[in-house]
Amino acid sequence: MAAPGALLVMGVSGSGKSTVGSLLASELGWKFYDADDYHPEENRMKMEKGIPLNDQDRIPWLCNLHDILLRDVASGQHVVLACSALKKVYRDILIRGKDGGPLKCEQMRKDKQPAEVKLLVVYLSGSFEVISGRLLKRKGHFMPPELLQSQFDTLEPPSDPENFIQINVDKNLSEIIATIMGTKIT
Ligand SMILES: Nc1ncnc2c1ncn2[C@@H]1O[C@H](COP(=O)(O)OP(=O)(O)O)[C@@H](O)[C@H]1O
Ligand SMILES: O=C(O)[C@H](O)[C@@H](O)[C@H](O)[C@H](O)COP(=O)(O)O
Repeated sequence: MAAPGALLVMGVSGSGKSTVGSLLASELGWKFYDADDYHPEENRMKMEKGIPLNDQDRIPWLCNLHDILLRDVASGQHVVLACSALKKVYRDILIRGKDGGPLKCEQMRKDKQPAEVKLLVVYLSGSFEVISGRLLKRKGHFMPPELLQSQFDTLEPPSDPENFIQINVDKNLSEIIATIMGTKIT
């Protein structure tokens, strides 16, 4: 596997993206971004009210995250991003931005260089039961556990030819981090 410039830790709400992503970033000495911190206020309010986001809500948010990743990686800064990235098309936006149309990402192709981020996807998979159990115990977070079913309904797990590894969230955190660190990422 070619060394990536960025790692995406993805999965449904409560799968452990923020926890695993921040531990991994510390371990690697890479910069950490939590995509939750980049949701516009409208998106957060929608989720707080128990309404799932749709493509229109997510696409500008993902474009912004793509621009951030690309800027960092182009300057030699390696990055870990924790982001739900539930659908293949969302992961494609994180890698390539969104060409054309009104939602076009801003940064692109000043000097006609391909505006792609070399990304390794770490997919945290787990059962509804295990993950909902963790969400019900999690305190002080805006995401209501009732939205978990819609996250599973939307989820398109990564598959070939995506550059990904899959890790089951039944493992404890040290095992998860060790498994990822055992992959050729640097
Ligand atoms: N592998 C794990 N084993 C046990 N608990 C975990 C594990 N990963 C995450 N958690 C716990 O599950 C909850 C959800 O994790 P979090 O990182 O907030 O998920 P996400 O960012 O995907 O919503 C947190 O309370 C976290 O401490
Ligand atoms: O695409 C989405 O619907 C959101 O990004 C969602 O997947 C994310 O889970 C929330 O931002 C809640 O945050 P947690 O993932 O930390 O629960």
